[in-house]
Amino acid sequence: MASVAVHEDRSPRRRLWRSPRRVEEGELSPERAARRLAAWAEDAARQERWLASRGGGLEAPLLGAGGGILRLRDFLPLEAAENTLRVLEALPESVWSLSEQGGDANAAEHRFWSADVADVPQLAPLRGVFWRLLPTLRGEPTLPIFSCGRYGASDHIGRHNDEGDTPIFGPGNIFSRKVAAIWHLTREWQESEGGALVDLQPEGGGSISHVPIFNSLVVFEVPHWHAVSRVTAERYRYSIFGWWHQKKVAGGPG
Ligand SMILES: O=C(O)CCC(=O)C(=O)O
Ligand SMILES: [Fe+2]
Repeated sequence: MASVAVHEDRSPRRRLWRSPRRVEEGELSPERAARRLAAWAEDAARQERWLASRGGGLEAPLLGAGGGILRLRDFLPLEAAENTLRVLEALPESVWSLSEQGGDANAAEHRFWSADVADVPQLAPLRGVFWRLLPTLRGEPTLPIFSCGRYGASDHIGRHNDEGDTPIFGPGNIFSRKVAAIWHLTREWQESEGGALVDLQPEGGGSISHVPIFNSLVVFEVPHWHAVSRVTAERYRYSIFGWWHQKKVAGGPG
């Protein structure tokens, strides 16, 4: 192949030939993303190395935060975040269910789309990852239950503190939410697009808006007052969100 014409030839075909790596990334199929995510999540030794490189699990930073909201940037390996986002973007509409509530004494006003991670086989590997992040809290085992989140135009959550009990394996077996986490997964989200996570209980009072940052984890102990401001963008804001639960002791605190 003569080299002279390379700079002049702007045909798409020539550009494909010149940068195969970029083309490959642009065309990452959701199936391939899911396979890569599984390969990473199933490699326990690799995950332990990655956890150790970030100073261990979440318990120590949580206990150090004294009930405040923590934001951990570059939370999982970049590739894991990209693969998860690719899977979320490609989920069929039928997987998403609309959660909508006008607001009453029991629940904050809200509207957004969610899907249980357990119902999305491509994301099943993440369950082990979340479990490894916080297997116990204050000496008691935890049960992580996570969902996929999708907020479209005007979606939001009003003021709430995440407190909640869930019966698991029967009504006598109640688990309470103890630690909340939101893994934000939309690229280059701007303040002007709305959808901020608003901390309504920051140290020193007032409120602090956190614009979602791709591949950052927001984590805090429950209860903590917060909200999600209305999305104004015409694109979806994606996340993986949920809670580590602990078994509720009869007659004990929530
Ligand atoms: O998506 C977020 O930033 C927060 C979500 C939230 O507060 C919730 O699902 O309870
Ligand atoms: Fe919340």
